[in-house]
Amino acid sequence: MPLARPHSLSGTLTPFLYPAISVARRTCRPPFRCHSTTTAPEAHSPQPHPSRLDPAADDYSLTPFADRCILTVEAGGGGHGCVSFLREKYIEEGPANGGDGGSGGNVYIQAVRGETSLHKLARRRLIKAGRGRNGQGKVKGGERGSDTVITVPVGTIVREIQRHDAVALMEQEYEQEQWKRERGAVEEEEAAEGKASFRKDRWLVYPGTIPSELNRMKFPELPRPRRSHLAALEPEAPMWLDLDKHMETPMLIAAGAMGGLGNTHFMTPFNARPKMATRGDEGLKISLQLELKILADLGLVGLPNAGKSTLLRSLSNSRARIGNWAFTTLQPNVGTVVLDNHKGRPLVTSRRPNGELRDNFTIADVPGLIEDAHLDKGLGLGFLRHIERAAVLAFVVDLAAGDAVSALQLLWREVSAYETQRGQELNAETERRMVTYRPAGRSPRPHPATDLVDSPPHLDPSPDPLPFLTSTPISSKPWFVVATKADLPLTQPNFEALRAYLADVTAGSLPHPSGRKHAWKRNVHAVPVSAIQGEGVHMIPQLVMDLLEE
Ligand SMILES: Nc1nc2c(ncn2[C@@H]2O[C@H](COP(=O)(O)OP(=O)(O)OP(=O)(O)O)[C@@H](O)[C@H]2O)c(=O)[nH]1
Ligand SMILES: [Mg+2]
Repeated sequence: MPLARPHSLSGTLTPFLYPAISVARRTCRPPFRCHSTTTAPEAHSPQPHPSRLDPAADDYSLTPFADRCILTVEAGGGGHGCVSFLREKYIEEGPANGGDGGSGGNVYIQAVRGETSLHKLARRRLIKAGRGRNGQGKVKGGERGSDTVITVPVGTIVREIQRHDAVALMEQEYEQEQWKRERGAVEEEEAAEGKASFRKDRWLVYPGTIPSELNRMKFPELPRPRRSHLAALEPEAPMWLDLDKHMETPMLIAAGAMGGLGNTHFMTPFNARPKMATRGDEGLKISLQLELKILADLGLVGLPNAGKSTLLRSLSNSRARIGNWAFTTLQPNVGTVVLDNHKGRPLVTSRRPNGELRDNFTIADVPGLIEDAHLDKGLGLGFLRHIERAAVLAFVVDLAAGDAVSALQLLWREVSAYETQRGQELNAETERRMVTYRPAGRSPRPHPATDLVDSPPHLDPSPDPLPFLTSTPISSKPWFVVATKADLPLTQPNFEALRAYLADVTAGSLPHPSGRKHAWKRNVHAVPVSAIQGEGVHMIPQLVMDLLEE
């Protein structure tokens, strides 16, 4: 059932806006119950208490927040194989019975709804899964290493920076060895030396083996390096994950390494008591860059001190900090507006793109933008990426702080410059991923024969085209303007000018403030509000719902 609007939106666009606000205050009970994601719902007062909207400078709640971090994840190494022999009554020198080492633990990643920040991961830096336990006598295999799950907020982008895959290097070495062997080179070498070499990094020998004995021992050919079957489930390298949905089950990013082989594997008809076992493999190590882009439905964009945080407080139960100075807000705040009739029944039958019934929407309040924010002035650039992901944008302009139209144009200039910059970054990133990156192991390997001769490095494009990095251009998102501080005197002419400007933009007689051709300008609304008194803000939820359906 569509929501009966408390006041039609066209009502807010009449020339008598300011009287309309005070009428709304007396007669209208907004049907939206508001509560934030972090605090308990307040008593169901239709209008928030004014003191909540004009709090003391120290009346706020601040949670630790980080939206970027670099992390190294390491899958568990394998346990070593065991060198042991059967020893029983009357069997003094029994055959080999050393068990294999356990495989290492896996590293998983999971995006969950409750998380809001990456600060905990930023502090950890290195996340390791458990190492497999060593094998034991009586053919007992070692225990598996424990798995690790990294939980991140929904909206996190994971990029691979570097990877160290010891098994891939071993595979490469093994293939080269095989190739040499086929050509008889190794046999000649071995014949000359009389034995296969002992490699400390690959073999374990019976404790107490003295060096002279070690020199006499003949080591078998090194077994082919193995990978866990789970490795097939790892994402294609170089990893680039966009975790924009809540995940019910974790996703594997690094499978644990295999354990070493016990000495039973090296028994031959001529040698039932081999004195060697292999060491467990080293776990896969990947350096990742995590970046959180808040996935809010509505993003607030405004100059410092425009009243964004007050607006967020008036719409939700957020306790964002408010102060009469620039840069009060230093980190993004997210509030949730719940749309129901106080009994849990939805008043708006709006659906999310995935078909879920929408009973709330989220608002992200980010630090204010200043002129040249796209050149990293102020705090703007770091936080512009949060609004990049919002479905709808609300440009918050202060009617009491000079010409509202110029303020709006300045904001759009910054947003548009950021959009251009992002477009260039995406192109460069795509190019880099298409051509140069070839991590060891996961991409098709060159033939060992060609590797031996000095061949130029392989920079040919990878055979499977990598998915393009996409992001909806900011200028094509639906937007509207919230004109705040409408309670202050002499702000009405400023609002009239803003409304006339937006009407011209919608009609096409004036260009879109971003200067872009295909920018969204279907029906740009301007909503006058006095957030500090909670007046006029009840128009916003309905407008947002309409725009979310665009
Ligand atoms: N009169 C009046 N004052 C308001 C209104 N909205 C906000 N203010 C005041 O404007 C000042 C700035 O408000 P904030 O909500 O902190 O502004 P902001 O845009 O979040 O500022 P930054 O976080 O610094 O970017 C505060 O002193 C508020 O009390 C309003 O509707 N009317
Ligand atoms: Mg603020």
